[in-house]
Amino acid sequence: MLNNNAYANIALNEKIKSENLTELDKNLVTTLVYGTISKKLTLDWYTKPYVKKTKKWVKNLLAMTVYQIVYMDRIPTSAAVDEAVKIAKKQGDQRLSGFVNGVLRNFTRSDLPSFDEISDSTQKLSIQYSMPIELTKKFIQNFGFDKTVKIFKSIEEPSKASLRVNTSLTDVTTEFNKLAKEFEVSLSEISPTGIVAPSGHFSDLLDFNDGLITIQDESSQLVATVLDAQPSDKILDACAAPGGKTVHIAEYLSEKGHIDALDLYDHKLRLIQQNAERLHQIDKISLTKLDARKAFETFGPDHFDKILVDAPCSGIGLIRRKPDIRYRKEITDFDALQEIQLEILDNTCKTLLSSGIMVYSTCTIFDEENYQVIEKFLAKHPEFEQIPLTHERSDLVKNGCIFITPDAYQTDGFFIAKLRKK
Ligand SMILES: C[S@@+](CC[C@H](N)C(=O)[O-])C[C@H]1O[C@@H](n2cnc3c(N)ncnc32)[C@H](O)[C@@H]1O
Repeated sequence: MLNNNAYANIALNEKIKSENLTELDKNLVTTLVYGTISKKLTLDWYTKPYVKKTKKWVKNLLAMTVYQIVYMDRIPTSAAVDEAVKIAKKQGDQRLSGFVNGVLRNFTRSDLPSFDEISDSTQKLSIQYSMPIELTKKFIQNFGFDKTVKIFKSIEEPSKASLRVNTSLTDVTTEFNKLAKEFEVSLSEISPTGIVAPSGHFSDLLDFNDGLITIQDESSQLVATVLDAQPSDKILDACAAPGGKTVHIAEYLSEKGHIDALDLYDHKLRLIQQNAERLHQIDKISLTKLDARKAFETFGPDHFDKILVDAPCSGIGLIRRKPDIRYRKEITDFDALQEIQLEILDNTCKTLLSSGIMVYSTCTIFDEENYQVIEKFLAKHPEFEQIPLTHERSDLVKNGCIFITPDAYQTDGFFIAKLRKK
């Protein structure tokens, strides 16, 4: 991940599958990987005084070991250091294993340095919360210093497990009562279809297999509510994979309603199919491999009652669950992201019936991909107007849009805007 830009969840799952590990070891390796990744800049800062220049794998090994020493209570320091030395030896380099041993011994003999030693406040935030400096500056520019600190702190909290109930097959109370027998569950504060728990492997449950419940973040569950699908609506889900929102919307349709779900890749369309089959919604969904920017050429004018553009975005709102996102260079190319987002809206909007509804959503929290996109779209398309959104939690509504930062309800960061063709 750190060397080859691999996605943490995919690379880790593949590795875990290829090894014969006990459940305990699977959990340990997952904690080590996610912990080290989410704290990498802090960990490198801790060892910096003892390391001038070294190979990447040595730096990563040191970071993983220091993670255990500083952040994990149940691994004795001596065990963490011994393992690191063994790993270095296994790499076949005696000199480097001595170096690893030396650095770690020096580190453990000294007091843990305080972040207050860093005089520049932006630099301090960047190191303390392991957020690349450019991204830290971006957060401060967008939210101000204090709100940035709140967001960074909340990102360090463990993610909740978040479920959505398939209300076309069961109801929230029934599922809640069943789950409460086994887990410490509570109702979502923001989504009427949501149930949350501090943790838990819900995908192993029978009700998950049977499609009565699914795993979906609470904030993302609000999209289908905002779209407000009516039973016989014809709907375009322009960027649909893996289909979390497609299946949710389908649950509100009768057999007269229909969703055209698009995505760029076959393997991603298969994920929508699997989700839709499990939740018993596949009959209402057509899957098409298509660039959403070609929707008009394919479907023509006045085709859909409703359109969802759940746009490709930087995904910064997901940082708590996907800590590796922060190091990806491509996520800070906001101009390129905004261009694609506008192109998708520009093209798909032409397929909407008059008085039709278009919902634009992202799992990011920077203005360039959210409010600016809506502003620019409306400036170019006077035939559209914004429909101001409301929510019983009024702090979720900003300038007529749903806007959730990860610190507000410990959910993913999210943005939703609703537009109508006049
Ligand atoms: C934010 S994700 C969608 C999540 C999905 N709506 C859900 O709820 O599960 C964005 C998706 O857009 C797809 N995508 C990116 N560019 C696209 C394009 N030009 N046309 C269609 N899909 C695109 C990506 O492959 C990705 O699966």
